[in-house]
Amino acid sequence: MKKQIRESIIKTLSAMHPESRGDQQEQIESLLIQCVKNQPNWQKVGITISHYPEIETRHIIEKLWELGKKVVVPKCTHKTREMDFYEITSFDQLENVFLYLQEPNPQKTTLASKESIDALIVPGIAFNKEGYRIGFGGGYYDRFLAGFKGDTVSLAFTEQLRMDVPVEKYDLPVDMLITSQQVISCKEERNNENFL
Ligand SMILES: Nc1nc2c(c(=O)[nH]1)N(C=O)[C@@H](CNc1ccc(C(=O)N[C@@H](CCC(=O)O)C(=O)O)cc1)CN2
Ligand SMILES: Nc1ncnc2c1ncn2[C@@H]1O[C@H](COP(=O)(O)OP(=O)(O)OP(=O)(O)O)[C@@H](O)[C@H]1O
Repeated sequence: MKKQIRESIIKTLSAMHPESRGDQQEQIESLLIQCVKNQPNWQKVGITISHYPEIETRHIIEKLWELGKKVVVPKCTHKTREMDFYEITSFDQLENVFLYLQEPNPQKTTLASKESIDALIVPGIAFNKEGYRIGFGGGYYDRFLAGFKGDTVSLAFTEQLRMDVPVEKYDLPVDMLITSQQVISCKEERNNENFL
């Protein structure tokens, strides 16, 4: 089920018209930046380095730097499926690792503790309004979110919103979802409609 939704959305995202993609990207960025400006307590923000067809994050990272925010990005440990976040101040501190992933070079960056991260932008392939998500299937974020106390936000093209995201044992929802059209408070959505 998750695998099928994953594959179908990746296909849809790859087939998006560049213009619609560009428009949505711009709207999502501007809603996110507005949010960041309204959250002075978000001093340290965790975010991934995107890979097409994900929402582009490099421009977002530059804007975060401009706003004086600290930007931390994850490095994965394949064996334990855990992530550590390192602060980057330049894209030169990244290195290519396996698959498509760009990760911080630990020799050029500083480790940030989980407790020090104020907000996390959580990647994903499909989301529902309640904030439940399907990721790439590594379980990295589900593991990291267990015990994470900061705020969580996901960014989604409208093509990534689905009613039928299955919720499994370890799945943890995000607090907020930003699409090209709106900022959704997932917490409120979960309280509404007798969502269990
Ligand atoms: N841009 C970006 N970076 C990200 C994520 C993301 O979704 N997007 N992640 C979000 O979590 C983490 C990495 N997620 C990963 C998920 C799976 C595998 C992986 O190794 N998967 C399979 C091989 C691929 C396959 O199944 O076809 C494997 O386990 O061998 C690696 C990293 C951290 N960085
Ligand atoms: N907190 C956890 N502890 C142990 N196993 C976990 C935990 N979270 C997820 N898993 C396991 O990891 C695997 C992948 O999980 P899942 O399919 O939910 O990943 P995903 O949400 O698509 O990916 P990601 O979280 O990396 O974005 C599953 O087998 C799941 O049971």
